[in-house]
Amino acid sequence: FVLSHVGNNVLRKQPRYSKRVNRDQNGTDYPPPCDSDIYCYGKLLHTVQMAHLVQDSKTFVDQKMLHPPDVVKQNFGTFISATLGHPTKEQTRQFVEENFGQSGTELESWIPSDWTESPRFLEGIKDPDLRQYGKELNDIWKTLGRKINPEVRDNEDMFSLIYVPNPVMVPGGRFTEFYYWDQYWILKGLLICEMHISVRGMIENFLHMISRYGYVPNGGRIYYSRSQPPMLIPMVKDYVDATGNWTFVRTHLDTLDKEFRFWMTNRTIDVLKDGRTFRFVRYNNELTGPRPESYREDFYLAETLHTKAEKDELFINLKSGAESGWDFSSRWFVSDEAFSAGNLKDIKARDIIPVDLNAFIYNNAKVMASFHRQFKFHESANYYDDIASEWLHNINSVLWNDTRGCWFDYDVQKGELKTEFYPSNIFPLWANVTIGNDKKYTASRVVEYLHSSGALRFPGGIPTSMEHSGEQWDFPNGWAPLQHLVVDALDHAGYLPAQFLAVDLAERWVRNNYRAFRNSNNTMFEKYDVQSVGAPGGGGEYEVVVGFGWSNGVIIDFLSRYGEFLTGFV
Ligand SMILES: OC[C@H]1O[C@H](O[C@H]2O[C@H](CO)[C@@H](O)[C@H](O)[C@H]2O)[C@H](O)[C@@H](O)[C@@H]1O
Repeated sequence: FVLSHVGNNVLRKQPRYSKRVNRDQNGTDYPPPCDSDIYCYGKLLHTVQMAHLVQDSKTFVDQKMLHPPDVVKQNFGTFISATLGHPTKEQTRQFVEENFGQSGTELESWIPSDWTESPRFLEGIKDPDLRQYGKELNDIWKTLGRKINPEVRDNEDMFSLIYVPNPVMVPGGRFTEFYYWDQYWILKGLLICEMHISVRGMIENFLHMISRYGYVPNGGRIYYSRSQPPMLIPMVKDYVDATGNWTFVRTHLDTLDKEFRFWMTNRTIDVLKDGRTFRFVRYNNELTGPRPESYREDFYLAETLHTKAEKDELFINLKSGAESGWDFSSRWFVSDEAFSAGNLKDIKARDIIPVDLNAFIYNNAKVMASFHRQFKFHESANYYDDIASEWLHNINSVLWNDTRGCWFDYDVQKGELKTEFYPSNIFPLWANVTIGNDKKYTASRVVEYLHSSGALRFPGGIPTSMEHSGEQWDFPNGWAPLQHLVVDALDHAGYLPAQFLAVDLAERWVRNNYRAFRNSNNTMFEKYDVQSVGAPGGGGEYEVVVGFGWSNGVIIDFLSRYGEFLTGFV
């Protein structure tokens, strides 16, 4: 097996990105987000998106074509000539209506065959109102399941939707397709609700994506040609922990190697500090043009810049920010004024070494080592262990600040840490990164840091940052995946004050979600306001979305973990 394609030598020979690559001031020609000159770039896309027919730019790029692409392009040519290159809004609307159908018809509702009415975790919830809440969350899975219509498989070029063989769980609302990192928390919820067959199918979809594209895309549309936080390997770990199905792991080990290799090949960067070189991963999507699903927003932002090189750099950074899953956040802003001050036009996502992504890679290397060792592939297991050791060393050498007692993102251009609060600062603890090989000591420093950061002051959970930027991944929003990784990190830290804090934070989050649910005719939101208890979050480039996959998964996990302690929820 293995060393033929994941061995040290092969991987180490892969090209590494340097911060100087493709920074040609005259403007390098970067490719567009995908090959489709209807959905990803070109005059048709520009004309329709800039006509502002609907509020949400994602609506158009999700619509299927009513005719084959060549016919649609021919019709567009005729339409542009007939309108002398300046169609009115109503003419453009008519062109769209004649050539594109409503979005959503390519997906059918799907009720998982392994869905059950009363999964066992409900029995462990003491509070009757919370138990009822858990039951209603389990019901919501039936509304988020989708099966892709075979017409997508048979006529792929007429859709932006990517065909996958097994049904999916969507986040909800405008997000009618699968999303990469969302699925980690969705699968946690499904496993607790005992839907093992469905989970296996959804993991297989992602493996299928890797075989086809070499990576798991941000979401299930052709315009999402970037990845998202690499959580597939932890998904497989959760699945095998729940089912003991090692045959599945053995069958797909090569594909998981490939997923790991994608990040090592395409997303690494060397950082020079005190005369030494440290290897890290970063988010970096070197494709130009506006994001098709937010075309108008990106286009207007770029209009404030002058040169092609500046615009390319902005477009790349916007897509790199989207790849982080934190789209968008002051976390990625770098301006000359002060740390994180500025706005979206100051986005420099690919110049930041993200502490969370590097913690995920460390964790993935450890999990991959354990998978390989399970099958006695000792050489390849050692290879992954070597990567894990390298990442442990680099994370602690460059990202740890001993005075503050935590890890931080690193700004490559300024050569310094970004010391603002973000929950992601503590994710190395989640990945079992320790300082001085002492887990308890590490946890105690992180707990002190959380207290001193001011992030524990809020009744509704941990804020995404302390910055009121108006972006959705900032104050006062709290997001389910961040609450979960913080709670999980503290819970398994082997240090009692951390475990108490974990229960406290989980309770705040459950209370916030529960109250909002009852206040809103039983709705789960994609994000919440942590300043109060019972209100959804806001900000960013689209209206708050309901559904909602990862919010459900995280509450189910917290109810299953702490259901015997949580009371007083009437
Ligand atoms: O359309 C704008 C952006 O929407 C997505 O991002 C947000 O929703 C995702 C699904 O819940 C979530 O994974 C992401 O963290 C959110 O910021 C999409 O992922 C972006 O790529 C897209 O530009």
